[in-house]
Amino acid sequence: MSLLSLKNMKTQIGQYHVLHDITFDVPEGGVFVLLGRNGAGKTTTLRSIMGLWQPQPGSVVFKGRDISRLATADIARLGIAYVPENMGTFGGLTVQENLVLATAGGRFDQTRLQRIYTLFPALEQFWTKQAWSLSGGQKQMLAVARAIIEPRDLILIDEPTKGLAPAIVAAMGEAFREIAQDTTILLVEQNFNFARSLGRDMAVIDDGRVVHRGSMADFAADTDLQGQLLGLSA
Ligand SMILES: Nc1ncnc2c1ncn2[C@@H]1O[C@H](COP(=O)(O)OP(=O)(O)OP(=O)(O)O)[C@@H](O)[C@H]1O
Repeated sequence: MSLLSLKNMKTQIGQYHVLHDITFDVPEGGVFVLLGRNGAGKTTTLRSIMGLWQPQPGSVVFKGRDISRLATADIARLGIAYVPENMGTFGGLTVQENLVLATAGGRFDQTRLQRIYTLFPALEQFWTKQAWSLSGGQKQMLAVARAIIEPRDLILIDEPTKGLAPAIVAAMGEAFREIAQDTTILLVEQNFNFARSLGRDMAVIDDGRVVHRGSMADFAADTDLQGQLLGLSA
């Protein structure tokens, strides 16, 4: 059974039909990558899974249960975290306060906290600094840390490498590889090299529809298909 299964998901925002037919399965474990050109509908797909847009009709099945009519807080409680493109951190709060707010009961599980320090040493170093004063990469690390401060089965991450320097992107990749050992990641990414280095399975969205699904290894080997679906040149 897949961890997450989207079937014929359609989402309308106001008068706009943004998603027309989103159908794909995310298996448990590893990194699943969602690719597509700008405006294809990737962010809307993540927001629809999270209940921030209500998809209708179609189904969103998570661990065997249809979550497409649940409120966002209930979806989060079932074990899905969302790291939006704008990261969703609180600039006026410290690193510590940002993380406390992301815990379920206001207390840290020390084992999880240690893991976060190991993954992202900068967060321990800047523990008492306000989030606005962090670099772009450190803010992204804080956003991901908020998502894993409680046990999760699935994390939705939207374009985490946007605007980051290559060394930070590499560190982020290492962290994701480690996180994906016990948490499935659904990653939206424009940086194809980053996506290719992490992804096991993938799908491409175009104009609100899934136009390709398969293994990342096969897609990475097919430069014609990449050109056709993403406009990438060999
Ligand atoms: N709140 C909104 N109101 C109206 N249209 C929207 C809204 N949010 C997104 N859209 C439209 O839906 C389409 C898909 O947007 P979405 O952000 O999901 O694409 P994306 O694939 O994530 O693109 P990008 O890579 O540029 O972030 C776009 O045409 C966008 O203009």
